[in-house]
Amino acid sequence: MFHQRTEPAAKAAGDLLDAYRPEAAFLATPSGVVLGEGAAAVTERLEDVADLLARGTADSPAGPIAIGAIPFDTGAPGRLVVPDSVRTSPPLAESGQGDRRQRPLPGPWTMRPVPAPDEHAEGVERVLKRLAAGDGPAKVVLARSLRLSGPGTVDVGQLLSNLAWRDPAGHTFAADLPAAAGSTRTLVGASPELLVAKRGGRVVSNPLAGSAPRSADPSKDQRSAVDLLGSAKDRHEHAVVVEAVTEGLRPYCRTLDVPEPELAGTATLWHLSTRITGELRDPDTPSALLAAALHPTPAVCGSPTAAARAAIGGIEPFDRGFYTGAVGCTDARGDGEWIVSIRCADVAGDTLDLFAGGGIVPDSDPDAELAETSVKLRTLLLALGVNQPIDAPQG
Ligand SMILES: C=C(O[C@@H]1C=C(C(=O)O)C=C[C@H]1O)C(=O)O
Repeated sequence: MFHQRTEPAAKAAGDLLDAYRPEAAFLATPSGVVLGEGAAAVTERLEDVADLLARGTADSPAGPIAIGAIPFDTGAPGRLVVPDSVRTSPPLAESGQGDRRQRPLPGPWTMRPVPAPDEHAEGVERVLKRLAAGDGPAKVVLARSLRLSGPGTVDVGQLLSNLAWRDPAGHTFAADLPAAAGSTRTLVGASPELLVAKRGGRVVSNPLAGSAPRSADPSKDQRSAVDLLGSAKDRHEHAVVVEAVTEGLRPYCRTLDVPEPELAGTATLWHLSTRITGELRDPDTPSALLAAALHPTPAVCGSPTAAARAAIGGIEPFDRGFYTGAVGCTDARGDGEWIVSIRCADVAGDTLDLFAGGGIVPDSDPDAELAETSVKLRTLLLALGVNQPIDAPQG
Protein backbone atom coordinates (compact mmCIF):
# COMPACT_ATOMS: atom_id res chain seq x y z
CA MET A 1 0.00 0.00 0.00
CA PHE A 2 1.29 3.46 -0.87
CA HIS A 3 -0.02 7.00 -1.17
CA GLN A 4 0.87 9.37 -3.99
CA ARG A 5 0.96 13.11 -3.33
CA THR A 6 -0.50 15.30 -6.04
CA GLU A 7 1.06 18.75 -5.92
CA PRO A 8 -1.04 21.74 -7.06
CA ALA A 9 -0.98 22.03 -10.87
CA ALA A 10 1.76 24.30 -12.15
CA LYS A 11 0.56 27.36 -14.05
CA ALA A 12 3.20 27.00 -16.74
CA ALA A 13 4.78 23.89 -18.24
CA GLY A 14 8.19 25.59 -18.24
CA ASP A 15 8.20 25.49 -14.43
CA LEU A 16 8.01 21.68 -14.58
CA LEU A 17 10.83 21.54 -17.14
CA ASP A 18 12.93 23.71 -14.84
CA ALA A 19 12.09 21.47 -11.88
CA TYR A 20 13.15 18.27 -13.68
CA ARG A 21 16.19 16.51 -12.18
CA PRO A 22 17.73 13.18 -13.29
CA GLU A 23 15.93 10.20 -11.72
CA ALA A 24 12.59 12.01 -12.06
CA ALA A 25 10.18 11.20 -14.90
CA PHE A 26 8.90 13.81 -17.34
CA LEU A 27 6.37 13.56 -20.15
CA ALA A 28 5.00 16.45 -22.22
CA THR A 29 2.33 15.73 -24.86
CA PRO A 30 -0.28 17.87 -26.61
CA SER A 31 -2.67 16.98 -23.77
CA GLY A 32 -0.49 18.13 -20.87
CA VAL A 33 2.72 17.78 -18.88
CA VAL A 34 3.56 15.41 -16.01
CA LEU A 35 6.57 15.42 -13.70
CA GLY A 36 6.90 12.49 -11.30
CA GLU A 37 9.40 12.48 -8.44
CA GLY A 38 10.47 9.64 -6.16
CA ALA A 39 9.36 6.02 -6.43
CA ALA A 40 6.53 4.73 -4.23
CA ALA A 41 6.30 1.51 -6.27
CA VAL A 42 7.97 0.08 -9.38
CA THR A 43 7.16 -2.64 -11.90
CA GLU A 44 8.95 -4.00 -14.96
CA ARG A 45 5.94 -4.92 -17.09
CA LEU A 46 3.13 -2.96 -18.74
CA GLU A 47 0.76 -5.83 -17.99
CA ASP A 48 1.30 -5.32 -14.22
CA VAL A 49 0.72 -1.56 -14.11
CA ALA A 50 -3.06 -1.66 -13.54
CA ASP A 51 -2.77 -4.07 -10.57
CA LEU A 52 0.04 -2.02 -9.08
CA LEU A 53 -1.96 1.21 -9.31
CA ALA A 54 -4.97 -0.49 -7.69
CA ARG A 55 -2.84 -1.10 -4.58
CA GLY A 56 -2.34 2.60 -3.83
CA THR A 57 -4.20 5.78 -3.07
CA ALA A 58 -3.61 9.34 -4.21
CA ASP A 59 -4.73 12.89 -3.58
CA SER A 60 -5.99 12.96 -7.17
CA PRO A 61 -9.55 11.69 -7.87
CA ALA A 62 -8.10 9.70 -10.82
CA GLY A 63 -5.98 7.73 -8.32
CA PRO A 64 -2.22 7.31 -8.55
CA ILE A 65 -0.37 7.46 -11.85
CA ALA A 66 2.49 5.38 -13.21
CA ILE A 67 5.08 6.73 -15.64
CA GLY A 68 8.04 5.09 -17.34
CA ALA A 69 9.55 3.19 -20.23
CA ILE A 70 9.62 -0.28 -21.75
CA PRO A 71 12.37 -1.57 -24.07
CA PHE A 72 12.12 -2.80 -27.68
CA ASP A 73 12.60 -6.41 -26.57
CA THR A 74 9.25 -7.53 -25.16
CA GLY A 75 11.00 -10.10 -22.96
CA ALA A 76 13.31 -7.57 -21.30
CA PRO A 77 12.39 -5.62 -18.15
CA GLY A 78 11.01 -2.11 -18.37
CA ARG A 79 10.97 0.50 -15.64
CA LEU A 80 7.52 1.81 -14.76
CA VAL A 81 7.40 3.94 -11.66
CA VAL A 82 4.58 5.08 -9.41
CA PRO A 83 6.10 8.37 -8.23
CA ASP A 84 5.85 9.57 -4.62
CA SER A 85 4.67 12.91 -5.86
CA VAL A 86 3.24 14.18 -9.11
CA ARG A 87 2.98 17.65 -10.62
CA THR A 88 1.04 18.48 -13.77
CA SER A 89 0.52 21.49 -16.01
CA PRO A 90 -1.31 22.44 -19.20
CA PRO A 91 0.54 21.66 -22.47
CA LEU A 92 3.84 23.36 -23.30
CA ALA A 93 2.38 24.89 -26.45
CA GLU A 94 -0.14 26.78 -24.31
CA SER A 95 2.44 28.10 -21.86
CA GLY A 96 3.25 31.25 -23.85
CA GLN A 97 6.83 30.83 -22.62
CA GLY A 98 8.28 30.42 -26.14
CA ASP A 99 11.72 29.01 -26.80
CA ARG A 100 13.85 31.27 -24.64
CA ARG A 101 15.35 28.50 -22.52
CA GLN A 102 17.48 26.80 -25.20
CA ARG A 103 21.20 26.51 -24.58
CA PRO A 104 23.71 24.21 -26.36
CA LEU A 105 25.37 21.60 -24.18
CA PRO A 106 29.11 22.07 -23.68
CA GLY A 107 31.35 20.10 -26.08
CA PRO A 108 33.61 19.06 -27.63
CA TRP A 109 32.02 15.71 -28.47
CA THR A 110 33.66 12.64 -29.88
CA MET A 111 31.30 10.72 -32.15
CA ARG A 112 31.44 7.05 -32.98
CA PRO A 113 28.87 5.59 -35.37
CA VAL A 114 27.91 1.96 -34.66
CA PRO A 115 27.99 0.46 -37.22
CA ALA A 116 30.09 2.61 -39.59
CA PRO A 117 27.82 4.38 -42.12
CA ASP A 118 28.81 2.14 -45.07
CA GLU A 119 28.16 -0.93 -42.92
CA HIS A 120 24.64 0.34 -42.26
CA ALA A 121 24.09 0.61 -46.03
CA GLU A 122 25.44 -2.97 -46.35
CA GLY A 123 22.99 -4.03 -43.64
CA VAL A 124 20.17 -2.58 -45.74
CA GLU A 125 21.42 -4.67 -48.70
CA ARG A 126 21.29 -7.77 -46.51
CA VAL A 127 17.74 -6.93 -45.50
CA LEU A 128 16.81 -6.47 -49.19
CA LYS A 129 18.15 -9.98 -49.93
CA ARG A 130 16.05 -11.43 -47.08
CA LEU A 131 12.95 -9.66 -48.38
CA ALA A 132 13.63 -10.94 -51.91
CA ALA A 133 13.93 -14.53 -50.66
CA GLY A 134 10.19 -14.37 -50.04
CA ASP A 135 10.11 -16.82 -47.11
CA GLY A 136 10.88 -14.33 -44.32
CA PRO A 137 9.89 -10.78 -43.42
CA ALA A 138 8.03 -8.41 -45.76
CA LYS A 139 9.35 -5.28 -44.00
CA VAL A 140 12.27 -4.79 -41.59
CA VAL A 141 13.17 -1.63 -39.68
CA LEU A 142 16.95 -1.39 -39.54
CA ALA A 143 18.59 1.05 -37.13
CA ARG A 144 22.04 2.40 -36.39
CA SER A 145 23.47 4.23 -33.42
CA LEU A 146 25.84 7.08 -32.73
CA ARG A 147 27.81 7.25 -29.48
CA LEU A 148 28.71 10.75 -28.30
CA SER A 149 31.15 11.30 -25.45
CA GLY A 150 31.51 14.74 -23.95
CA PRO A 151 33.74 16.59 -21.50
CA GLY A 152 31.62 15.91 -18.38
CA THR A 153 28.34 14.58 -17.07
CA VAL A 154 25.63 15.25 -19.65
CA ASP A 155 23.16 17.89 -18.46
CA VAL A 156 20.01 15.85 -19.13
CA GLY A 157 17.74 18.64 -17.86
CA GLN A 158 19.13 21.14 -20.35
CA LEU A 159 18.86 18.59 -23.19
CA LEU A 160 15.25 17.84 -22.22
CA SER A 161 14.46 21.54 -22.12
CA ASN A 162 16.07 22.14 -25.54
CA LEU A 163 14.09 19.25 -27.05
CA ALA A 164 10.83 20.47 -25.51
CA TRP A 165 11.16 24.10 -26.61
CA ARG A 166 12.24 23.11 -30.11
CA ASP A 167 8.88 21.32 -30.51
CA PRO A 168 6.37 22.44 -27.84
CA ALA A 169 3.53 20.60 -29.63
CA GLY A 170 5.41 17.25 -29.71
CA HIS A 171 5.94 14.41 -27.24
CA THR A 172 9.01 15.08 -25.10
CA PHE A 173 10.17 12.71 -22.41
CA ALA A 174 12.82 11.80 -19.86
CA ALA A 175 12.54 8.40 -18.20
CA ASP A 176 14.81 7.00 -15.52
CA LEU A 177 16.25 3.65 -16.67
CA PRO A 178 17.75 0.72 -14.74
CA ALA A 179 21.08 2.22 -13.60
CA ALA A 180 24.30 1.82 -15.57
CA ALA A 181 27.47 1.09 -13.59
CA GLY A 182 27.79 3.89 -11.08
CA SER A 183 25.67 6.52 -12.83
CA THR A 184 22.01 7.27 -13.39
CA ARG A 185 20.74 6.40 -16.83
CA THR A 186 18.01 8.31 -18.64
CA LEU A 187 16.08 7.88 -21.88
CA VAL A 188 15.50 11.37 -23.23
CA GLY A 189 13.85 12.28 -26.51
CA ALA A 190 11.21 14.03 -28.58
CA SER A 191 9.10 11.58 -30.55
CA PRO A 192 6.50 12.46 -33.16
CA GLU A 193 4.76 9.07 -32.85
CA LEU A 194 1.79 8.21 -30.61
CA LEU A 195 1.61 4.47 -29.92
CA VAL A 196 -1.74 4.71 -28.16
CA ALA A 197 -3.80 7.08 -26.03
CA LYS A 198 -6.96 6.14 -24.17
CA ARG A 199 -9.41 8.38 -22.34
CA GLY A 200 -12.71 6.93 -21.15
CA GLY A 201 -14.08 4.85 -24.01
CA ARG A 202 -12.00 6.55 -26.74
CA VAL A 203 -8.77 5.21 -28.15
CA VAL A 204 -6.33 6.86 -30.58
CA SER A 205 -3.18 5.57 -32.26
CA ASN A 206 -1.16 7.58 -34.75
CA PRO A 207 1.38 5.41 -36.56
CA LEU A 208 4.00 7.06 -38.76
CA ALA A 209 6.00 5.31 -41.49
CA GLY A 210 7.40 6.56 -44.75
CA SER A 211 9.74 9.54 -44.44
CA ALA A 212 11.29 12.31 -46.52
CA PRO A 213 13.70 15.10 -45.53
CA ARG A 214 12.47 18.69 -45.11
CA SER A 215 14.23 21.56 -46.81
CA ALA A 216 14.83 25.20 -45.87
CA ASP A 217 13.81 26.04 -49.46
CA PRO A 218 9.97 26.18 -49.39
CA SER A 219 9.47 24.89 -52.94
CA LYS A 220 11.86 21.96 -52.37
CA ASP A 221 10.18 21.26 -49.03
CA GLN A 222 6.77 21.21 -50.72
CA ARG A 223 8.03 18.91 -53.48
CA SER A 224 9.50 16.52 -50.92
CA ALA A 225 6.10 16.37 -49.15
CA VAL A 226 4.11 15.86 -52.35
CA ASP A 227 6.51 13.16 -53.59
CA LEU A 228 6.23 11.33 -50.25
CA LEU A 229 2.44 11.38 -50.35
CA GLY A 230 2.52 9.97 -53.90
CA SER A 231 5.30 7.40 -53.36
CA ALA A 232 4.05 3.83 -53.86
CA LYS A 233 7.04 2.49 -51.88
CA ASP A 234 6.35 4.73 -48.87
CA ARG A 235 2.60 4.15 -48.98
CA HIS A 236 3.23 0.41 -48.90
CA GLU A 237 5.68 0.80 -45.99
CA HIS A 238 3.00 2.82 -44.20
CA ALA A 239 0.08 0.51 -45.03
CA VAL A 240 1.87 -2.42 -43.36
CA VAL A 241 1.93 -0.46 -40.10
CA VAL A 242 -1.65 0.80 -40.30
CA GLU A 243 -2.90 -2.73 -40.92
CA ALA A 244 -1.02 -4.14 -37.92
CA VAL A 245 -2.20 -1.35 -35.58
CA THR A 246 -5.79 -1.71 -36.80
CA GLU A 247 -5.71 -5.48 -36.24
CA GLY A 248 -4.04 -4.98 -32.84
CA LEU A 249 -6.82 -2.63 -31.69
CA ARG A 250 -9.74 -4.50 -33.28
CA PRO A 251 -10.31 -7.05 -30.47
CA TYR A 252 -10.68 -4.17 -27.97
CA CYS A 253 -12.85 -1.88 -30.08
CA ARG A 254 -16.54 -1.62 -30.99
CA THR A 255 -15.79 0.84 -33.78
CA LEU A 256 -12.59 1.82 -35.55
CA ASP A 257 -12.03 4.67 -37.96
CA VAL A 258 -9.02 4.37 -40.27
CA PRO A 259 -8.69 7.40 -42.57
CA GLU A 260 -6.36 7.77 -45.55
CA PRO A 261 -2.73 8.63 -44.71
CA GLU A 262 -1.78 12.29 -44.55
CA LEU A 263 1.46 14.22 -44.03
CA ALA A 264 2.91 15.00 -40.60
CA GLY A 265 5.92 17.31 -40.36
CA THR A 266 8.66 17.53 -37.75
CA ALA A 267 11.40 20.16 -37.91
CA THR A 268 13.58 17.82 -39.97
CA LEU A 269 11.27 15.27 -41.66
CA TRP A 270 7.97 14.64 -43.38
CA HIS A 271 6.20 11.43 -42.45
CA LEU A 272 3.14 9.60 -43.68
CA SER A 273 0.70 9.58 -40.78
CA THR A 274 -2.63 7.91 -40.03
CA ARG A 275 -4.71 8.90 -37.02
CA ILE A 276 -6.70 5.78 -36.13
CA THR A 277 -9.55 6.33 -33.66
CA GLY A 278 -11.95 3.90 -32.02
CA GLU A 279 -14.50 3.28 -29.32
CA LEU A 280 -13.56 0.63 -26.78
CA ARG A 281 -15.88 -2.29 -26.06
CA ASP A 282 -14.89 -1.91 -22.40
CA PRO A 283 -14.00 1.67 -21.39
CA ASP A 284 -12.02 0.25 -18.45
CA THR A 285 -9.44 -1.35 -20.79
CA PRO A 286 -6.12 0.01 -19.42
CA SER A 287 -4.02 2.08 -21.81
CA ALA A 288 -0.97 0.08 -20.66
CA LEU A 289 -2.64 -3.12 -21.89
CA LEU A 290 -3.36 -1.54 -25.27
CA ALA A 291 0.26 -0.40 -25.51
CA ALA A 292 1.43 -3.95 -24.72
CA ALA A 293 -0.92 -5.33 -27.40
CA LEU A 294 0.47 -3.01 -30.09
CA HIS A 295 4.19 -2.94 -29.22
CA PRO A 296 6.35 -3.30 -31.28
CA THR A 297 4.48 -2.08 -34.36
CA PRO A 298 5.93 -2.59 -37.85
CA ALA A 299 6.89 1.14 -37.75
CA VAL A 300 9.85 0.21 -35.53
CA CYS A 301 10.25 -3.56 -36.01
CA GLY A 302 8.80 -4.73 -39.32
CA SER A 303 6.39 -7.39 -40.44
CA PRO A 304 5.65 -10.15 -39.64
CA THR A 305 6.98 -9.25 -36.20
CA ALA A 306 8.91 -12.44 -35.37
CA ALA A 307 10.65 -12.67 -38.75
CA ALA A 308 11.51 -8.95 -38.70
CA ARG A 309 12.84 -9.19 -35.16
CA ALA A 310 15.05 -12.14 -36.14
CA ALA A 311 16.46 -10.16 -39.09
CA ILE A 312 17.18 -7.17 -36.83
CA GLY A 313 18.92 -9.41 -34.29
CA GLY A 314 21.12 -10.89 -37.03
CA ILE A 315 22.14 -7.59 -38.60
CA GLU A 316 22.17 -4.70 -36.07
CA PRO A 317 25.50 -4.83 -34.16
CA PHE A 318 24.11 -3.33 -30.92
CA ASP A 319 21.33 -3.80 -28.41
CA ARG A 320 18.47 -1.33 -28.99
CA GLY A 321 17.69 -1.22 -25.27
CA PHE A 322 14.88 1.30 -24.74
CA TYR A 323 15.08 2.81 -28.24
CA THR A 324 11.96 1.75 -30.21
CA GLY A 325 10.24 0.79 -26.97
CA ALA A 326 7.58 3.05 -25.49
CA VAL A 327 7.39 5.80 -22.88
CA GLY A 328 4.14 6.72 -21.26
CA CYS A 329 1.95 7.55 -18.36
CA THR A 330 -1.36 6.18 -17.07
CA ASP A 331 -3.72 6.88 -14.18
CA ALA A 332 -5.53 4.27 -12.10
CA ARG A 333 -8.58 4.44 -14.41
CA GLY A 334 -6.34 3.30 -17.26
CA ASP A 335 -6.49 6.66 -19.02
CA GLY A 336 -3.08 7.44 -20.44
CA GLU A 337 -0.74 7.95 -23.37
CA TRP A 338 2.14 5.84 -24.67
CA ILE A 339 4.68 7.28 -27.08
CA VAL A 340 6.97 5.30 -29.41
CA SER A 341 10.50 5.93 -28.09
CA ILE A 342 12.27 7.18 -31.21
CA ARG A 343 14.34 10.38 -31.76
CA CYS A 344 15.88 9.67 -28.37
CA ALA A 345 19.15 9.08 -26.56
CA ASP A 346 20.15 6.71 -23.78
CA VAL A 347 22.28 8.91 -21.52
CA ALA A 348 24.64 7.79 -18.75
CA GLY A 349 27.49 9.85 -17.30
CA ASP A 350 29.36 11.69 -20.08
CA THR A 351 27.96 9.46 -22.86
CA LEU A 352 24.88 9.53 -25.06
CA ASP A 353 23.81 6.72 -27.37
CA LEU A 354 21.64 8.14 -30.14
CA PHE A 355 19.63 5.85 -32.43
CA ALA A 356 17.75 6.10 -35.72
CA GLY A 357 16.21 3.58 -38.07
CA GLY A 358 14.04 3.28 -41.11
CA GLY A 359 11.65 0.80 -42.64
CA ILE A 360 13.07 -1.35 -45.46
CA VAL A 361 10.72 -2.73 -48.12
CA PRO A 362 11.66 -4.29 -51.48
CA ASP A 363 12.05 -0.93 -53.30
CA SER A 364 14.23 0.71 -50.61
CA ASP A 365 17.58 2.19 -51.61
CA PRO A 366 20.54 1.63 -49.22
CA ASP A 367 22.04 5.12 -49.67
CA ALA A 368 18.66 6.82 -49.23
CA GLU A 369 18.07 4.74 -46.08
CA LEU A 370 21.46 5.77 -44.66
CA ALA A 371 20.64 9.43 -45.41
CA GLU A 372 17.25 9.06 -43.73
CA THR A 373 18.82 7.81 -40.50
CA SER A 374 21.25 10.76 -40.58
CA VAL A 375 18.33 13.19 -40.78
CA LYS A 376 16.54 11.37 -37.96
CA LEU A 377 19.65 11.66 -35.75
CA ARG A 378 19.52 15.44 -36.17
CA THR A 379 16.60 15.79 -33.76
CA LEU A 380 18.95 14.96 -30.89
CA LEU A 381 22.09 16.47 -32.40
CA LEU A 382 20.45 19.88 -32.92
CA ALA A 383 19.05 19.83 -29.39
CA LEU A 384 22.58 19.15 -28.11
CA GLY A 385 23.88 22.05 -30.19
CA VAL A 386 25.91 19.76 -32.50
CA ASN A 387 25.64 20.92 -36.10
CA GLN A 388 28.41 19.04 -37.90
CA PRO A 389 28.32 16.23 -40.50
CA ILE A 390 28.16 12.83 -38.84
CA ASP A 391 28.93 10.49 -41.71
CA ALA A 392 32.52 11.59 -42.37
CA PRO A 393 34.95 8.79 -41.43
CA GLN A 394 36.19 9.32 -37.85
CA GLY A 395 39.80 8.89 -36.78
C1 LIG B 1 12.55 4.05 -36.47
C2 LIG B 1 12.38 5.38 -36.53
O1 LIG B 1 11.29 5.98 -37.07
C3 LIG B 1 10.18 5.21 -37.53
C4 LIG B 1 10.35 4.81 -38.93
C5 LIG B 1 9.86 5.60 -39.96
C6 LIG B 1 10.13 5.23 -41.40
O2 LIG B 1 10.69 4.16 -41.64
O3 LIG B 1 9.81 6.02 -42.31
C7 LIG B 1 9.09 6.75 -39.68
C8 LIG B 1 8.73 7.04 -38.40
C9 LIG B 1 8.96 6.07 -37.32
O4 LIG B 1 7.87 5.22 -37.20
C10 LIG B 1 13.39 6.31 -35.96
O5 LIG B 1 13.15 7.53 -35.96
O6 LIG B 1 14.44 5.84 -35.50
